[in-house]
Amino acid sequence: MVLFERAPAKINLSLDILGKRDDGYHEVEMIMTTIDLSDRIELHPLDQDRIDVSLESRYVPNDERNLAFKAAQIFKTMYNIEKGVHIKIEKSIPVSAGLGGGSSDAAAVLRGLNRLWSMNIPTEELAALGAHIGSDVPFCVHNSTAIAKGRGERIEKLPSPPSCWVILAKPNIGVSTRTIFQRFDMSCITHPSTSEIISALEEKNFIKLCNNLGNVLESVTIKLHPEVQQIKDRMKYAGSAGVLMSGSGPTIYGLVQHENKARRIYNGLRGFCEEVYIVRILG
Ligand SMILES: C[C@@](CO)(OP(=O)(O)O)[C@H](O)COP(=O)(O)OP(=O)(O)OC[C@H]1O[C@@H](n2ccc(N)nc2=O)[C@H](O)[C@@H]1O
Ligand SMILES: Nc1ncnc2c1ncn2[C@@H]1O[C@H](COP(=O)(O)OP(=O)(O)O)[C@@H](O)[C@H]1O
Repeated sequence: MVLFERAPAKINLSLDILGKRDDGYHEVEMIMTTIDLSDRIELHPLDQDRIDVSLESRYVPNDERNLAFKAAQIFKTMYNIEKGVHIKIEKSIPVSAGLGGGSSDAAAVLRGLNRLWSMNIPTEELAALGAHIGSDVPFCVHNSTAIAKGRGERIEKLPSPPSCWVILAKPNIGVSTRTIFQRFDMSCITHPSTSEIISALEEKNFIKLCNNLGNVLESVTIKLHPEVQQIKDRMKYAGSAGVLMSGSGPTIYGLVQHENKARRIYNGLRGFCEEVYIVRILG
């Protein structure tokens, strides 16, 4: 039996940093939601006890460094499973973009192996296992709209955003999450209003949501890559109601309510930026 799992990308509606921790990570508070831009994961059972990964990407390794491989390895070790699997990954989510593609692939493997090997492990337990792979994996295991706390692994679900369109524009650069966190300076920070975003979600208030989007890593990434600011300006000028960088970047997204407007912004940005997408929120 071959099993399929969808691995959707996420965007940050907010990203706040509350402090630096002794373990080198940052204490964060961030609201994320899932969007309709997904990698496709196929899980093929193998007769031998081993993990194979195959994918076509210049930017992603197909060995034990792949987060999908790590997910299968940790799943097998944790539950003493002496079976093998071939993981085929079809990547659609841009890599090192701030959209959590690798984390989502890992989360999809955890969900998929749970089904493939009929383990019936509760989602909470899978999410806790995912935290050993990366800070964003627990969110991706749940695949919803949520606030993530701690280093990102403590998840509390929130209502999904009001129905809207998302235009994504990724400049032709990859950003290292680690580098951006390292360059972040706690002394010059304007915290986003997390509570206002939560109430906007509860009220399904699109304008309030757009007015309160905020990401403290945005200025760090823009300082390193000024073209991110140019894309942000274009996205705003074209008429997006809310504009923000997702995660550590460099992808900028814009939110709009109506499809016609979304298509106009998408077409306008395509002349300016190589990788542009138009998607809906799944959250
Ligand atoms: C910034 C965010 C926001 O969603 O996403 P991306 O930009 O990667 O999409 C995440 O926190 C990224 O999570 P993830 O990509 O899983 O990061 P990890 O592998 O756990 O950590 C990579 C590196 O980032 C730094 N890091 C990460 C999370 C955190 N709370 N504090 C940190 O300082 C650490 O230096 C760590 O070594
Ligand atoms: N399955 C995977 N998909 C994408 N990137 C992966 C994967 N496995 C490992 N990586 C590595 O993880 C790093 C971050 O990739 P990605 O998850 O796309 O970034 P981001 O979280 O910023 O969106 C890259 O260096 C990439 O090579």
